[in-house]
Amino acid sequence: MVPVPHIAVDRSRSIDRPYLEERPRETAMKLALIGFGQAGGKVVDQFLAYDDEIDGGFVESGLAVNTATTDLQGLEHVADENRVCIGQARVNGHGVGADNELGAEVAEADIDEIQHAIDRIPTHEVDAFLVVAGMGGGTGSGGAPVLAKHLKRIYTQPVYGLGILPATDEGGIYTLNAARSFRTFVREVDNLLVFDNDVWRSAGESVEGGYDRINREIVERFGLLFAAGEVGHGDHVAESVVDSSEIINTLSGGGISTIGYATETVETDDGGLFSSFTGSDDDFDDGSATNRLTSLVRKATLGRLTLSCDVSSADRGLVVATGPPRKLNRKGVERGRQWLEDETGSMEIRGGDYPITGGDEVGAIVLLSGVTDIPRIDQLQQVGTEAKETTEEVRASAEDEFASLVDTGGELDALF
Ligand SMILES: Nc1nc2c(ncn2[C@@H]2O[C@H](COP(=O)(O)OP(=O)(O)OP(=O)(O)O)[C@@H](O)[C@H]2O)c(=O)[nH]1
Repeated sequence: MVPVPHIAVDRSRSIDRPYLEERPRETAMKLALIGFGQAGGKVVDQFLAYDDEIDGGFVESGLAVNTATTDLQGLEHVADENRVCIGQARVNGHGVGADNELGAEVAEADIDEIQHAIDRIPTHEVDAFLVVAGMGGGTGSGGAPVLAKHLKRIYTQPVYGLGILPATDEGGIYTLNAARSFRTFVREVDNLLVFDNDVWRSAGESVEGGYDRINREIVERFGLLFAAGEVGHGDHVAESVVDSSEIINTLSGGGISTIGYATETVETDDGGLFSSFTGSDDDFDDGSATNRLTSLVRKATLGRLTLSCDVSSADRGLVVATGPPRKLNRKGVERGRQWLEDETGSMEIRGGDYPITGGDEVGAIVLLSGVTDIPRIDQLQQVGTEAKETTEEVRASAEDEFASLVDTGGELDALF
């Protein structure tokens, strides 16, 4: 693989100086988010709230598609006109009851209704589509791959998926649904970003309370990543800031992606009038900033990923340092990037930063793409296959038992 340039070197500044630039919010990469099914809708709802909260500007539009009207009514941030109820003729607004074949059929039948809603958003302003769904149910599990296929046919922008895997104790049908949907979804999108509910559950939490917390983890990780992607305007000074094309290139090539994230609270002196006017970095401890970033990159990579995998199987990667501009330095990002290169053996590791003023946390986001050694997916497929066989056996024996139940040995005739 040809090595890809990562951080453009800005010769006008010393490599050891912190970055002082701020960037206007309208430069972020713009996504059209489409949540399919209940989990998909709720996560998109949270993305919208998070985008507002961090002033990220990465959401161009957020849509929710579902077969259940109550799920759509429960959303808070998705605009009413962006809530699309499909399958009315088949399921009359009641959901598809974890039948993902029906979910796929209904999505295909009503794809025009979804397209009408998409027609109302300014798709020419969109850098990519992100289709979000829980893989274990029926509506999102079946519908998301159908929508991804449709979008890829119509638009030139990349179509990404964000697939949420069910927890292992949800049962056979959810696992089987997820295994089948996963296979299909990964084939239809330009890249499948994965979040595994199983790894993120906490004991003793209610399901709903648990999802609220988990959804927050999801939007923080994926939201920060997309918010970091600045759309280059040529003359922009902050060359060290992650460019949206770096995210797109890391994701392009397809396959499966996972994200790691680690943060550390720092003491900030940002906003000090003197230092911001003079650009003085007297108080900036370059060595400790470098060490902090390098260790955060390690923690993010070796800690809890959205989908556990063998890191060395990653084909491409991206390191993004986030936090107060004065706490970020290029050397730290570069060291972290080099460490990830060694860890993955990949020559295609990009890096950059996402300065966020006002906060007191420095963080590292690590995107690993094209990962192939994922024991969880092997397990999902194996359990899914077993569940399919068991379901077929149970169905066959239930049919036999029912036949013998109503069989009276010719003594009684049916009425007609
Ligand atoms: N992270 C997260 N996962 C969820 C949430 N709600 C449901 N899930 C997961 O998503 C899977 C699918 O559930 P839903 O999204 O409710 O299903 P659906 O797509 O609406 O399909 P039907 O209800 O069968 O019509 C579940 O098995 C859970 O693993 C949520 O709020 N957050």
